[in-house]
Amino acid sequence: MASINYKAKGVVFDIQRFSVNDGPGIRTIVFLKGCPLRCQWCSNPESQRVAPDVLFDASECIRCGKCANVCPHGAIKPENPGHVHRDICVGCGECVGVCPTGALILKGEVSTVEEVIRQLKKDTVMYRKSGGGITLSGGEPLVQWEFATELLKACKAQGWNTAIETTGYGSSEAIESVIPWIDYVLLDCKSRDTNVHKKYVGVDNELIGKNSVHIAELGKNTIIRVPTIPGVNATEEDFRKIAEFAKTLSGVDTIHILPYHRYGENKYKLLDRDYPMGQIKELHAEDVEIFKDILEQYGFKCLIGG
Ligand SMILES: C[S@@+](CC[C@H](N)C(=O)[O-])C[C@H]1O[C@@H](n2cnc3c(N)ncnc32)[C@H](O)[C@@H]1O
Ligand code: SF4
Ligand code: SF4
Ligand code: SF4
Repeated sequence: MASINYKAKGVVFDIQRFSVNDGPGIRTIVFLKGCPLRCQWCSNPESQRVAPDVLFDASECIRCGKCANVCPHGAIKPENPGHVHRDICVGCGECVGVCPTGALILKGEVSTVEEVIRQLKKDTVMYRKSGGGITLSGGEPLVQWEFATELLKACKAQGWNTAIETTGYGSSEAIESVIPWIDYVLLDCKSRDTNVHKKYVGVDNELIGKNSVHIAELGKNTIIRVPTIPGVNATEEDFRKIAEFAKTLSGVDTIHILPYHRYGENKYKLLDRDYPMGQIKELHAEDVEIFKDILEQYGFKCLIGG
């Protein structure tokens, strides 16, 4: 049995129970902070920074000024209570602790492997009965790869099934440390056009392409997921290119289409950011079916959602 560092610490921003979309069976999702990518459609903008983030809901604020008084870093000014200067804020959470109305919410907490495992144990019976387990998500779980590795080893010691949602953007050291502890890899493929990738995701797709090959070789079950975004990759040509790429990945026989949704929109407001996607509308179901047909023509099993 591998040695496990139960005291290893990571920044976790959510633990979501009873998920049915992120791997087989009923699962608990552990969301890790930090992502080097900046997908314009990202539904978890609060995940992107590694440090904890404070969400501010102005509609709940009574302008009592307690947050500004307590902030040890001057990140909230008395004349503008509740509004966080994000480049100064270190995510210590002092302001959240004194806010009387819940207008400030802390996203991200330093936790040990031991503490996370304690939470996950609540659903052990359900993992077994449903064929589920735990899924690491984020953010990009390869950012905090040392913590992720210890957490996964601890999950395996419990006999749980493990999955990861990843972009594949990370060092080989991170990939080789994390992937061997994973049963299901849900690997995103956002665009095969490197210029489009750079424009809408913030980095080109060269490293991701190389790492995807590596991950598929190491992974036991790798499923490709395509967030399908109007104006970015929602064309038949894009889907053919994605299918051709997926054909080169060892053992991949399934692709999930994730149609664009706007669930994250309000969180941008709470982070004082503009929603990067503007008014772009969700896809028509018929268009999504066309993309599914294309993937099936290439011989892939295809699921919408997932
Ligand atoms: C929040 S991400 C976390 C994992 C990792 N950061 C990634 O992007 O693969 C989980 C999944 O949600 C997808 N996703 C994020 N925002 C989306 C949106 N607005 N519409 C559809 N899928 C989205 C991602 O592409 C990814 O497959
Ligand atoms: S989290 Fe800490 S640093 Fe950030 S605004 Fe609140 S008190 Fe200030
Ligand atoms: S402590 Fe809460 S209610 Fe008071 S000013 Fe700050 S955000 Fe508003
Ligand atoms: S890679 Fe995932 S977490 Fe990172 S910005 Fe894109 S959707 Fe968000």
